[in-house]
Parts: sequence; structure tokens; C-alpha cells
Amino acid sequence: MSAGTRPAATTLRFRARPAGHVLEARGLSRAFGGRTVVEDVSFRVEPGRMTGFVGANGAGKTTTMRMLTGVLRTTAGEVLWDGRPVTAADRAGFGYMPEERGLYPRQPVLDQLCYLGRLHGMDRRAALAEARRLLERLDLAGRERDPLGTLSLGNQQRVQIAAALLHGPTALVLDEPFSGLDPVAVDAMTGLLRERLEQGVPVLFSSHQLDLVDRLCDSLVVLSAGRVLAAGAVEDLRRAGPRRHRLRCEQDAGWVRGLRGVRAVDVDGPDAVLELDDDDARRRLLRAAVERGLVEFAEIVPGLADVYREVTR
Ligand SMILES: Nc1ncnc2c1ncn2[C@@H]1O[C@H](COP(=O)(O)OP(=O)(O)OP(=O)(O)O)[C@@H](O)[C@H]1O
Repeated sequence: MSAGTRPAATTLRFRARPAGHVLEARGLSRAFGGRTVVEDVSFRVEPGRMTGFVGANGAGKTTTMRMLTGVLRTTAGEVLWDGRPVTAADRAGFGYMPEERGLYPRQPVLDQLCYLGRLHGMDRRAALAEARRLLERLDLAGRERDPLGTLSLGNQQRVQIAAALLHGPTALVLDEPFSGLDPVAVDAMTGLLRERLEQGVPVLFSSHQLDLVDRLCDSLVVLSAGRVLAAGAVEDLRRAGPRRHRLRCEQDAGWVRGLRGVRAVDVDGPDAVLELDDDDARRRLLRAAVERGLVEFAEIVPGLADVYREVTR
């Protein structure tokens, strides 16, 4: 290679992400006693992307996660891993945190994690070392010898997280992993998940905490009454909703109501939230606003709570 064609040093600094696999639900359905609770559910969990799974109580999140992990059989549809039907061996590599936390209350924390690591094929030393590292990261270093049941519920939850992460999972499916955690534990957990994302692991987690989902997720799946209402990159979902603007003037903003091409979503004293038909409407609005002492005009970036409300309306 001549000096002229040598790649610049800066390009060499990029560290290639290990290629991970896509976990995909394709047309998943599940009925219990003739009642369909999950119907034709399709979405992708991309490698290295944190995907939030949201929906009202009973929407079918747990049922879907159980089908993804093979705990529950599908009535129809299939789960794909790396583009082909998932196998039991593939699933053995997944990390799953079930809704019903399934560890043994009487067994000491470290023994239990070590046992689970060995079930996943780790040797004892590796399982112990990784269990200790995770417990340390989750601020449970002093509790290794304590029976799980003597820990507070939040701390038992931290141990469940360690159990899901222990064997270096190829995919993570986590059913409400953040519920009941204090903010410090949420941060510790987030840090551990980000490590896995960096390694190209696809992560799916369900949650009712939309603020948390907003803060953490790259992608989102919204489920309602067993069906997918929206799925995709968070940025795309934000853009798909109505574009809204915030306006503040020195006087009451009620005058915006009569303006052509302008829809007042909310008017509260000098503040208004507006949807505009086009650039002409925007120009008309701004001209009128300047005459009334324009203080602020800005596009509103919708939070995930807004996106959720919009798609579930
Ligand atoms: N084993 C079962 N037998 C019968 N019905 C079930 C079973 N498991 C789940 N269901 C029903 O399926 C529906 C979806 O439940 P699921 O637990 O998947 O919802 P979810 O979105 O996880 O709810 P939540 O947010 O409350 O945890 C509910 O109506 C539930 O009663």
C-alpha cells in the first residue's frame, strides 16, 4: 500500500463492534383456553440496541417474552435468531429475567449464582469470579453468604439481574427488570446492560416506567390488547407523531385560535401548544406573534410518554 492510500490514523481508532444477532418475533400468537391474548406480534430486537417493551397491564408483554425465550409455546408464528428459527441451543445462550422471580430464598446468594452459572456450562472458578464481579457492581459485595430470602426485595431483584447476566448471554429478555429498584441500582443495572450492548447483545426489557424507557431505549415496541401498535427506532417514532410547537407571547395567546392553518392544542395564558399545517401557517403565526410581543417559539421534541399516548389513543 502506498503512503497516499494508507488509511488515516483516526480511522484505525474505531473499534469494530462484535457482530451480534437479531432476535425477532414473527407473527407470534398465543391463546389460553380459546382466548387469544397475543395476536400476530412481530418486531425485531437489534444487536446492540436497547429495546423497550411497553403496554398496559394485560397487554401481553410477559406472554410474548415467554414465547421468545421458549418458556411458553406459541399458538402461531415463530421466533427467529440470526434470521433462522431459534433452536434450544440458541436459547440456552439467552439471559432471561422472568416476571416471577425464580431463585431459591434459602440458598446463599453466591452459591446460587455459581450453581446457575454451572447450569449454563461455566466452570466453577469462572462462575464464582463473574458472580463476585456482578455482585460488587450491584453493591452487594458483603451479602454473598446471606440466604437470598434475607435480602430486601430490591436487593433480591439485583441478584436476579446478576443471574440473568452471569453467563455472558447472547441476548437479554428482561421482564420488568427495573421495577422496585432504587435510583442507584437503576444506574448500576444500566451500566451493566450498556456493557452487553457494546458487545452487540440485543436487549429487550418491559417496563411501565416511561421516563426510564425514554432515557434508556434506542427502540420501542408498544403493545396493546395483544397487538403491536408501534415498533421501531425511538427517533422514528418521535418523528411519526404530530409536529408541535410551543409559543409564548407577552399577552394572552388566545388570538392564535382564529389563525388559518394553525391548530391550538392547548392555550394557557401567554403559552400555547400548536400544530401548524405548513410553512405559510408558520409565517402567518410568527408575523402575528411578533406584533404581540413574541417571547419564545420552539418545536417540541415529544417524550416517549407523548409517543405512547399518541399511538395508544
Ligand atoms: N397461563 C395463563 N392462562 C390464562 N391466561 C393467561 C395466562 N398467562 C397470561 N394470561 C392472560 O394473558 C393476558 C396477557 O397477560 P400478560 O401477563 O402477558 O400481560 P402483561 O402485558 O405482561 O401485563 P402486566 O403489565 O400486568 O405484567 C392477560 O389477560 C392474562 O390474564
